[in-house]
Amino acid sequence: MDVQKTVSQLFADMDGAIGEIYFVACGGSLVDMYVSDYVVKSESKTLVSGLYTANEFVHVPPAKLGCHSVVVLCSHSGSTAETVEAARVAHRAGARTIGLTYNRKADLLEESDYSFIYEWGDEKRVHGNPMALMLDLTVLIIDQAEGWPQLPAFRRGMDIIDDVVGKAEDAVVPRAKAFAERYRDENMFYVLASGASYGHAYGFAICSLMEMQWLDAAPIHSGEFFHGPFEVTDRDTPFILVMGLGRTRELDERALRFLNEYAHKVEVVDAKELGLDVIDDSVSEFFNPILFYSVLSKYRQALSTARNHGLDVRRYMGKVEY
Ligand SMILES: O=P(O)(O)OC[C@H]1O[C@](O)(CO)[C@@H](O)[C@@H]1O
Repeated sequence: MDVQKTVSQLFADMDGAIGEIYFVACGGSLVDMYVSDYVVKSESKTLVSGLYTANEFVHVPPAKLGCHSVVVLCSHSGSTAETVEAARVAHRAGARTIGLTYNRKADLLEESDYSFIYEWGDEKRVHGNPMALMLDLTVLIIDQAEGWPQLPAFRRGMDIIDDVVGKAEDAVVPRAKAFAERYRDENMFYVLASGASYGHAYGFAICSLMEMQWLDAAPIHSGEFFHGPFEVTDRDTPFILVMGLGRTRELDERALRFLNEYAHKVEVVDAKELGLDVIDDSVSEFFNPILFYSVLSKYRQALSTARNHGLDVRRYMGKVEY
């Protein structure tokens, strides 16, 4: 389904009265929504936004959930039970649901008023991936609700993001290999980021390192680092600092200054150095996570190869009751 057409249809169906947008999913699909929630919170003067792991939305739906709410749900498999149940909760409250999935036969589609079956697998063509689709959808909703002056710059960014990501991916392949060789025997990683990129610190920790490599990991917001977590810093503890462009870059730079002084094992993944700064400053921060997803995928692949631990190996998921 076409994003612009969906947004126009949504506004027509809701008589333009959209008050809230909720983003609801689990795991990697939730990570993909982080930037959209961030955009609504940082850009919209009229819309309220919420980001929920699906089971929490089911058990504690927002008090405002109702006929002025749009609930965006994403499930790669399309059948994660709590995400499908969250869509039912949204419907029962009178909200409109937008479902995104890779699976044409997804259960989620039955509970979606509007749906997108997205492409997957080609990390160099990020346009059609769920994160970019939801971001596009979100900025168009903001623009239609109240006007968003940065929309032309955002569109220009979307036009060149595939190229930026492709070059960045090629640039990090040797670095990712060197990282994997150096850190293959480590058991614990802290992953730092801020702003629109924080979702990928969370995602890299919980999905790439914990789920796919069975390694201990924790995400830390670069701003929060100085309010507790930095006390663990020493020369033996590995940190991955995901440095974005935009308004919160200063937070990441502060973390870098500290780590350069007191840590020894620090891997920096910097959007600026990877070429994202060709996108207009007014919108580049919203593209950080799109770049980081593809670039960090190279890191996890390299680690998987160096550790001889396949990315798809699971102990519990799909094997036991939970
Ligand atoms: O996107 P889906 O298919 O709903 O799956 C969510 C699941 O997928 C993962 O993101 C990745 O396997 C898990 O963390 C989570 O349980």
